[in-house]
Amino acid sequence: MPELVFFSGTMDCGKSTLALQIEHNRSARGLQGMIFTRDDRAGEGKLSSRLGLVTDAVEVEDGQDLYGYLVDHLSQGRRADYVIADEAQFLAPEQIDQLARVVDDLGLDVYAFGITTDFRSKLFPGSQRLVELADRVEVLQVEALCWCGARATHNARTIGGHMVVEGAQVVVGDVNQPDDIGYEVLCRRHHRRRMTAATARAASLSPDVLPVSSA
Ligand SMILES: Nc1ncnc2c1ncn2[C@@H]1O[C@H](COP(=O)(O)OP(=O)(O)O)[C@@H](O)[C@H]1O
Ligand SMILES: Cc1cn([C@H]2C[C@H](O)[C@@H](COP(=O)(O)O)O2)c(=O)[nH]c1=O
Repeated sequence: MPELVFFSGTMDCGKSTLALQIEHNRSARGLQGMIFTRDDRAGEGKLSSRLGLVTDAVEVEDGQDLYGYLVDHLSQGRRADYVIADEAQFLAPEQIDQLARVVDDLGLDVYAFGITTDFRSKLFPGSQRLVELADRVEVLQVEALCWCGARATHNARTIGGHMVVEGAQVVVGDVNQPDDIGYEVLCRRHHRRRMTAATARAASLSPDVLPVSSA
């Protein structure tokens, strides 16, 4: 039975790497994938992983009908044996419904990859729809870690290393951007306390928390 699978995890846990591996394994057996993405850091029409691999993809536009796109593609006599959708959190809920229809009416497997929640730990609308519709939600096995060593479950947006909670839901960016706007993955405890690696380091150096000298 074809399936809609949502591979989910924090930023930097290997989602795009897995998408590229699925693509590689299937294309090595002569299958042809339709790869969708939106707002990848590597630029328009790219699906990229931090491990350095990159492949071409169809850049999804606002309002684009993904089911219609595949029907047109197939009716031109072109092939698509399965579908990959990376950065799926950026897709509109209607586009997720269209991907579900691709599974049900065209009989293709659809593998969607994305983060579930934003920097305020609120669901992205596209991810919410994926959780609602997917046959399976798979949490990636490679754990991204919080600075404290616990499993990272939340995405923080940072400016100069400090966690912010105001701003637009979508700001394309990367982890390890200490001087700029960036992201850091945290455990829930430290996300709630807005404690990033930089804030924790500063706190541990603060005279307030240094042991009181007996001299
Ligand atoms: N220099 C490196 N050496 C080994 N693994 C790395 C390196 N840089 C990144 N990675 C791995 O790549 C993962 C990020 O992969 P990526 O597919 O870009 O993540 P995602 O799509 O989930 O944001 C990291 O979790 C880490 O395991
Ligand atoms: C938390 C959060 C993330 N984003 C952006 C930042 C990146 O461009 C992508 C996630 O990509 P990754 O391959 O999973 O690292 O999402 C955002 O726009 N808003 C957010 O709140």
